Amino acid sequence: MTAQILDGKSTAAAIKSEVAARVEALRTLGITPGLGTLLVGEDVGSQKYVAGKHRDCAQVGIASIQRELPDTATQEEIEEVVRELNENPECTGYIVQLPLPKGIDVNRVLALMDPDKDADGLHPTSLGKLVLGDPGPLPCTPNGIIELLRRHGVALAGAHVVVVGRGITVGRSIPLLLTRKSENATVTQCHTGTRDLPALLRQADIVVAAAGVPHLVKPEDVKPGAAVLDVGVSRDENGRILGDVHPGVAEVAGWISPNPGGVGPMTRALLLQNVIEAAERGTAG
Ligand SMILES: Nc1nc2c(c(=O)[nH]1)N[C@@H](CN(C=O)c1ccc(C(=O)N[C@@H](CCC(=O)O)C(=O)O)cc1)CN2
Repeated sequence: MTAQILDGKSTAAAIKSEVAARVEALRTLGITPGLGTLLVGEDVGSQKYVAGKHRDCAQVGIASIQRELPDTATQEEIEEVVRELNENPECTGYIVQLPLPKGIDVNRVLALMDPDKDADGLHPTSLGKLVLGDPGPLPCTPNGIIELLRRHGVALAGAHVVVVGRGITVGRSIPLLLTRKSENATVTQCHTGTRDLPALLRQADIVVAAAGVPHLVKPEDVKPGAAVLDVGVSRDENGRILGDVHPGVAEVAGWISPNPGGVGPMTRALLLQNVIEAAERGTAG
């Protein structure tokens, strides 16, 4: 078997054209949505991701507000920029690019953001709304994964999804999205304390690999025909991406997301959608 591709690039392109139409509609109301980003430090991956987000903004007509600090920035300096973005009327939604340098209290930074401008769905209020089932911005990567599956016709209802990882941007929240009534999946969450990961992976109809461990998911651990989403990003000595999924899995799985070209572009597209929805909410009532 050779897996069918869960094509993040073309799916993200489709979402971006939908977003562009919504930006145009907001313009007729005199509103120009603007995405703010705060990047702290010189991590090459984070720089690439932030650059990609602003490239996307230019494509769909969203204004860009970019803030950068060196990796020596203090908690207070970071929080000062967050306060400025909260007040900046040109910035209708923003993100703090993660990870932040060691020693910075990430939760304190996220909690300081104006929840009405949270474009990442990572503010405690947004995560609380997700738990309660209230509308609000959803975390971009989990939402992107669900959208990628939906737009390729991979059924979630009744599926057993095994999530590997418990990080703040994906693993922690994706079970909350997958177990909503609208998705109706059953989730097993695995992490470094899981006793027999291969045994659990072999039961999965869908695998979400978000551990950041190169080639953790091996062909012999995957049920034939399963859908496998490769979210983890490690880099080799030449800076090339090594995903969490061994390349041989493509011979066993029914569906596979390439990495790059799978979940990454979807994360960016769903971020744009969050920015537009925040701006649209601002026009309601
Ligand atoms: N504030 C946030 N920080 C981080 C998030 C997040 O959702 N919010 N997620 C990840 C990184 N991420 C988003 O910022 C992200 C990852 C990957 C891509 C992407 O487009 N990847 C390309 C490849 C790019 C390359 O060559 O390296 C692809 O997969 O095709 C975009 C965004 C951690 N931080």
